[in-house]
Parts: sequence; C-alpha cells; structure tokens
Amino acid sequence: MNQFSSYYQFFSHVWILTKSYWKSEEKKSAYALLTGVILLTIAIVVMLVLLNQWNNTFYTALQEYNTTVIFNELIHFSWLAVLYIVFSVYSFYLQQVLGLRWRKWLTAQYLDRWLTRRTYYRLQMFGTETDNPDQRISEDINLFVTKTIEFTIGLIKAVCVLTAFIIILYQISGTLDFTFMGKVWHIPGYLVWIAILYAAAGTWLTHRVGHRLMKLNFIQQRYEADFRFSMMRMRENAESVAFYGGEKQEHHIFQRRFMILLDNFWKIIQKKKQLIWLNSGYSQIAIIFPFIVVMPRYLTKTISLGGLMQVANAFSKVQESLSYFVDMYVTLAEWKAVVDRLTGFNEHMEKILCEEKENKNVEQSFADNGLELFHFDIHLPNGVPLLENITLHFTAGNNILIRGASGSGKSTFLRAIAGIWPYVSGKINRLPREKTMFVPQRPYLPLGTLRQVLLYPGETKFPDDILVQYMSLCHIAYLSSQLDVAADWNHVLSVGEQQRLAFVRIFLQKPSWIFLDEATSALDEDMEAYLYQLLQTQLPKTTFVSVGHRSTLTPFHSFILTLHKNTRNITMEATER
Ligand SMILES: Nc1ncnc2c1ncn2[C@@H]1O[C@H](COP(=O)(O)OP(=O)(O)OP(=O)(O)O)[C@@H](O)[C@H]1O
Repeated sequence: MNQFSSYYQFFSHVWILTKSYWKSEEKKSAYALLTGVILLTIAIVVMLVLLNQWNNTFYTALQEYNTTVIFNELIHFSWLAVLYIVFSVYSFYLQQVLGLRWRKWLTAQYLDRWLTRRTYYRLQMFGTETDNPDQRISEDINLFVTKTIEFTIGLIKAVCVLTAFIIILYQISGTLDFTFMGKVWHIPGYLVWIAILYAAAGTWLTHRVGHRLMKLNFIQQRYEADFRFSMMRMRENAESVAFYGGEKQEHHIFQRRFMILLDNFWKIIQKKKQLIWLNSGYSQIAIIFPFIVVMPRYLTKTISLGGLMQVANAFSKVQESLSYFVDMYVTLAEWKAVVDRLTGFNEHMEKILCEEKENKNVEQSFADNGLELFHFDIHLPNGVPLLENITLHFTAGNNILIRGASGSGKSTFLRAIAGIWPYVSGKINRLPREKTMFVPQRPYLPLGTLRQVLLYPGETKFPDDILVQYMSLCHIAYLSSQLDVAADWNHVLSVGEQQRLAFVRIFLQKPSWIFLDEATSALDEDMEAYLYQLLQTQLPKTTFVSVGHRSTLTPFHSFILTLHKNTRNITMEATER
C-alpha cells in the first residue's frame, strides 16, 4: 500500500470512529462546544497577528528612543497578553469538556457492544485477533478522543495562523531582486517562498526518520498490555501459584514479556532520539534563519529594527504552522496506533455479530414446556465435530443427569443449549432465557458486597430475613453478618462455600430450569445430597439438568444422558428409582 492510500485509509477510519458521536443525540452540545473552541482559536490567532504588529511599533520606538510610544506599547502589550491568556485558558477548558463528554458517550457505546450478545465471551473464547479489549475501552477511547480533538484544533489553528501570516509576510517581505544566468529576477514576497521551502524540507526529513515510529508505538501498547495482563493473571490465581510454587516460572514469563517490551521501547528511544536531533536542530535554525535572510535589507536600511522584528516573528509563525506536521509527528504516530487498534476491535466485534447472524445452519425457536433438539450437531471452533445428529426432548419435570468421559463435551453441550456456543447446526427449541439458570462449577462472584454477590445477576432486592433464611438453609448463615461487607469474595470464600452460595442464588431467583455443571463438585456427598433434596423440596416445579461424575447424584434424576466420545453421539436411559 502506498503512502497516499495508507493515509486515506487512516483518515477514513478516523471518520468512521468519529461520525457516530457527531450524529448522536449529543450532537447539539458537541457542535456548540466545537464552535466555541474554534471561535476561541480564531481569537487566539487574531491576538497573534496584533502581537506581530506590536513588534514593529515597539521595536521601532526602541530604535528611535521614543519614550511615550514605548510606554504606551507596554500597556498595549499587557492588554493583548491578558486577552491571549483568557482565550487560551477557555479554549483548553472547552476542549477538555468536549473530550470528556465524547469519551463518556463512546465508552458507553463500546461497553454496550462488547456486552451485547455475549461478544465479550466470544472474543475471549474464539477471537485470537483482538488482544486486551479492556485496554481498548479504558485507555484507547480516551487517547482517541484526546488526540482527535488535539489534532483537529491544532490543524485549524495552523491553517488560520498560516493564512494570516502568509499575507503579513508577503506584504512586509518586499521583493528579492537578483541576476541569474544573465537575467534579472524579481521574486515578490520571497520570504513566504523561503518559509515554505524550509518547512517542506523539515517535514520531508522528519517523515523519513519518523515513519517507523507509528508501527513501533502500535506494538508497544500491545506489549505493555500483555505484560500487565500476565501479572494480572498471576494475581487472580495467586493461591494456585503459591501452592505449586510456580514463582520461578511466573518470573520467567514476566521477564520474557518485559524483555520484549523493553526491546521495542529501546527501538522507540532510538527513533525518538533521531527525531529530537532533527526537531531541535530544525527549530533552533528557525530562530536565526529569518534574521539571516532579512539582514541585508536591514543593513542597507531598507527596513527598520521594528520591521526586522516583525518579519522575524511573521516568518517564525509561517514556518511554525507549516511545520505543524513536523511537531505533530509523534502525536500523529500515536494517534494512528490508537485508531488502528480501535478499528481492529470494532471490526472483530462486527465480525462476531455477523457470524452469529449469518449462522443459517441453525434453526432456533423458544418454548416454555421443554428443550428439544433435532438432528443437532456441535463442532469445535476448528470444524471438528464433537457431537453429531442429536435428537432429544427434555420435558419439564424430568430431571436429567449428564455423564461422559472427560473431554466428551458435557460442558460444551450445556454451552450449546445455553446458546453461547456458536459452532452448532440443526434445529433447537430453546427455553426462554429468563426462566433458566446455568450454574458453573466455579460460580462467578462479582466485585461488591456479599449482598450484591448473592443477588447477582438479578436486580430484585430481598429483605435480609429472606437472605438469611436461604443462607442458613445452604449452611452459610455464619456469613450473614457480612452482608454489607465489600470484599474480593472470590478469594475470601472457599470453593465449597462459593458453590453453596450459588444455591442461595437459585432459591432466590427460582428459575423453572436449572443447568448445573458440576456445581457441587467441591462438596462432600452428604452436603451434595442435602442440597439436591433441598432443590426438590424448595423448588418442586423446577426441572434440573446436572453434569456430574458421582453415582450418588443418580437418585435425584429421572434420566441419565451419556455422551460417547468415540461415536460422538448421546444415549438416554431412565434411572432405576
Ligand atoms: N474454546 C475452545 N476452543 C477449542 N476447543 C475447545 C474449546 N472449549 C472446549 N474445547 C474442546 O472441546 C472438547 C470438550 O470439552 P468440554 O469442556 O465440553 O468437555 P467435558 O466433557 O465437559 O470435560 P470435563 O469432564 O473434563 O470437564 C475438549 O476436547 C476441549 O478441548
């Protein structure tokens, strides 16, 4: 891809990411804030023009020892400076407010899409292309908004400054007359052309040195996130690592990831060093350059000291705004990296949603009275069949126990029934989501108080006596004094306690169907039997489907479903009661 089409693609990605906010319900306030920022930017440019003219008057007065004008001009300068400061402060403030509102809106959109139709789950389980979605949402959106505003306003300012000062420079630079190849040349406004040539040379050089920075910055973010993620994972599994004594292994993993990160960072430092060489040399020369160019006219007294100072100031403004791209190079590189990451994230979420919508191989409907499968197949993500041609009917009131060798597909079968496993084909009559509850082996305990953990994911509030009643039925009454204590309950409670807590959730929410995936594996057989009896007495109208290895579970179920790994089929037989 050539440079032009890659920039075209980049700006079209920026537009795709940007337009949704500017067409949203918040567009009025967004446009009002943007207009405010633009007006203030123009006001700042007007101040710069007035300050430029001030240069001429003030330095001419200095040269002429004109005390009255010098004094007046100092007062004049104070006014200009005060206005300049006020405009700059409010321009910054409105930009921040705009950025804040935009980020708030965009984050809500991304969170929505990430959580809709279990995209987060599918990205995690099957998506290899998007790394660290949390970083995309927390950091990248912020960076994108900040950099887009910064770049746009910077560009507007550069264009305004450039237009105003090119006119000024053109008017005051005079004509350059010289003889070349026996011919007399007149170049009106020659300083403008020199400034353009100077800035073009700088931009070209910077691009040559800095273009690799974009790619390096892009991968740096990924390496940083990978390094952070590896430590986060260890923190989540601190106990297992401590039991295994896996610190050395973990240290190696951290070290390896950190070295990759450092290696790339080193390359960034090298590139930035080259850029700083270039940029500082370039901007230092820019201070003296206009004096050198105009000096012959000053020495021949064609212009005054004021004129010289004004030309130097105007030249530096033209050159500064033309070199905007030079100064923005690093920012542009980071901005591009952020845009690429957010675009990639968007595309993968989109792809996942499309895949789901486009899965024409599965025909699904919803019915209250039972779960039905007709010629239903379940595949692995790589297309290898796991279970084939399943035809089953689970009727309400008939509890079912699912068995099979490890890896035969019991959990995947439950995932397919729950509708979260996308690699399926055939016909399925699903149970309504609000009437079913899936209980995994290790229940998820969100961050928050114990009360919030118990009610998850329901929103109904229950009085304390009901909560305590079910907690004592499930033998965790001793935790009832901590209902309002916020903790990382995942680490505080034992797995057995967590599994009993999951039963409290069942009793509070009273689903019509419960799917239990080894939900009592950490409990002793007596406790397991007690909880199953409790299910039958407390929720007599509820049907449960369990995955479990213990034969002691058999008496609580009417049918046993066996998954056969070799033949990839399922058989169902009635239990003897
Ligand atoms: N996200 C995934 N990507 C690829 N393969 C997967 C994925 N999830 C599960 N599998 C594969 O599907 C097969 C069935 O896994 P599943 O967890 O359903 O077995 P299981 O019968 O519940 O096993 P166990 O009794 O050991 O819990 C396994 O071979 C597993 O490796």
